[in-house]
Amino acid sequence: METPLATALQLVRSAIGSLEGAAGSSSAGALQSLQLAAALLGGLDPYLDASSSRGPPALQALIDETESHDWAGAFRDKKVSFEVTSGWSAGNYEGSFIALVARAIKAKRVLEVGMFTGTTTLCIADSLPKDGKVRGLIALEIDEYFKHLAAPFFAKAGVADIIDVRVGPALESVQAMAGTEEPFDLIFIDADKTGYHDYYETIMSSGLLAKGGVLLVDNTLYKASKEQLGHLQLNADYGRALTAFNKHVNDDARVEASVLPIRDGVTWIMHAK
Ligand SMILES: C[S@@+](CC[C@H](N)C(=O)[O-])C[C@H]1O[C@@H](n2cnc3c(N)ncnc32)[C@H](O)[C@@H]1O
Repeated sequence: METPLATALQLVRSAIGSLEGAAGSSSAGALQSLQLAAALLGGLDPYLDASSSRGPPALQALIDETESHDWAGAFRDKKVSFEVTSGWSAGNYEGSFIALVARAIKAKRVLEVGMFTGTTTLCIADSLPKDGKVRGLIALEIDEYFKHLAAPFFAKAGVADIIDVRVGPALESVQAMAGTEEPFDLIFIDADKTGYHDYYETIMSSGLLAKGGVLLVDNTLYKASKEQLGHLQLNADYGRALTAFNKHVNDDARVEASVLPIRDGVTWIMHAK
């Protein structure tokens, strides 16, 4: 998992490694403090995950498949466009949070930008009302491979009929929706980070986010690294894009927003009152 906590844990473990090699009683106290900090940092995400609702059984099967899949082989065989890791999945904790948001606002129409293996897609779809009224989730994804991988798990969870996976560059799909699709109650942006600005602007300027709707944006802490900590970021372009994106949203009088420290950061955005 690549989160601010994981990055801090890596730093603390590295300091522990240095101190373990050093002799002397003054380093013993520092070492013990760092070991406690490492236990705290290392235990938090698994605890949050274990303490949050688990979703339908098919979700755990999909999470297991995501974790054990041969991603290196899929990339080598050119089945996926990126060097994927299982950490790309928002996982159970964040997925269950987003599903609860959908339930709390009684979302009927949902858009996800960047689906990957569909763990969050499945969580949200499972939370949509089953009262026979129009409901559904459109998930945008550039790689067809993920659509095929997710399909049996969506079917097992009984939500395949309400999930519409659209394969292709997500910005083109979002632009095509502007003016043709009804507004969405919940939108989750989680695709290429350098594209966030354009996804956001297209959505906000086209009325795709319903009045009272919620726009959630993932990875907005991006390892909690400001630009000066760029060497800790896996992708400096993503770090710069997300720093600029956060400022853009914060300066935007059309919306109110709050950055939540869930995993790698989730920004909650709504139209201004
Ligand atoms: C971080 S993963 C999404 C994780 C997923 N939302 C979840 O909650 O588990 C990002 C996904 O966006 C997809 N993606 C990247 N660039 C894209 C683009 N331009 N258009 C559509 N999908 C894209 C990637 O293939 C990847 O599957």
